[in-house]
Amino acid sequence: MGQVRCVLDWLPPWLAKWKREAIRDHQRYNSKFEQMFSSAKDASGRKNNLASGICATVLKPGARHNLSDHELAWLAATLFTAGYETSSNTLTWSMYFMILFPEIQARAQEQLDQVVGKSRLPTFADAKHLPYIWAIIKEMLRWRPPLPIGIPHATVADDYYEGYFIPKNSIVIPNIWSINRDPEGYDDRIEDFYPERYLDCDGNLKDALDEGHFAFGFGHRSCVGRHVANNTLFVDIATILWAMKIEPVKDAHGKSIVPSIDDERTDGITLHPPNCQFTCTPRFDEVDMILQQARDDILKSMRYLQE
Ligand code: HEM
Repeated sequence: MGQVRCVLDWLPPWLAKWKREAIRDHQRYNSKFEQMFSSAKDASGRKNNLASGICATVLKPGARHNLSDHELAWLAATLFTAGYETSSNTLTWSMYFMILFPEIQARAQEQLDQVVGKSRLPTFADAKHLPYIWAIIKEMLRWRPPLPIGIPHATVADDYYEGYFIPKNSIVIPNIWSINRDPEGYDDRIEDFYPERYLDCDGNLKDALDEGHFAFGFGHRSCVGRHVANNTLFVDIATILWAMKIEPVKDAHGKSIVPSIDDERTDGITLHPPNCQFTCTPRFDEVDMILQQARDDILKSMRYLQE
């Protein structure tokens, strides 16, 4: 609030409740982040740097760049918070889309059955053979970007854009929602959820290198985690759809309950899907055993790291 309404920024904290709350929150987060980072650092030292995780990952390059523990704690926390909310939000949207568009779910599962089969989980090695999963991810991030108005930025110098004067220190809010619906950039089914827009007539991605949307922002400060995000979404969504049929719950008369897209919610800058309930049913007999095996392998490797 203080940033957007500049006059209010001059008020001292004792007159401005939001400033007192910001100072209190900063102290709270600071001690939490420093405490979490220091225990991860201790654990990492005990295990001869075998530990995985964000804190362990920033330690080595942090030393090279002379970053203090305070800076490293905030770096790890920034990566975690920026990546967690956006990625988990997109995954939640993906569950909602699968009950809203059962024919899209079925088409994705048909491709998974052809490429992966039923005796193993999908892996990153399957990525280039599963264009329909990528098309779904692109369309999810185009149609319902988790941050529809991005992150506000400030201009550092006077500027002009298409004849408009933008004075130095202006706050600029990117309208990602609208850019993702630019009639010049997309075909005439702009308001539809239509993953096929990214595919050619053979079902391959028209342009694998083009993101196809602006959900990650643009320019110098665009999302640094976009590749982690895309790859995480790929392996998560491919695994979920390989393993389960996702269906809406039914009412007492056997009618599916699918909340309207108009019931989507926002908490300020993040867009959330409507509250919905769904069932997940294994698609074939081997699913349970293969998932348990994968879980055991992960737990075993985590125990190895903790020893
Ligand atoms: C679906 C997932 C994600 C979406 C939609 C998303 C979206 C965004 C957007 C819109 C911005 C602001 C860009 C701008 O100001 O122009 C941003 C910044 C950022 N994102 Fe992501 N993000 C996602 C996942 C991640 C992940 C997984 C990480 C970390 C591993 C991450 C780390 C960051 C960081 C550190 C910034 C600040 C970059 C800067 O200011 O220079 N994001 N993200």
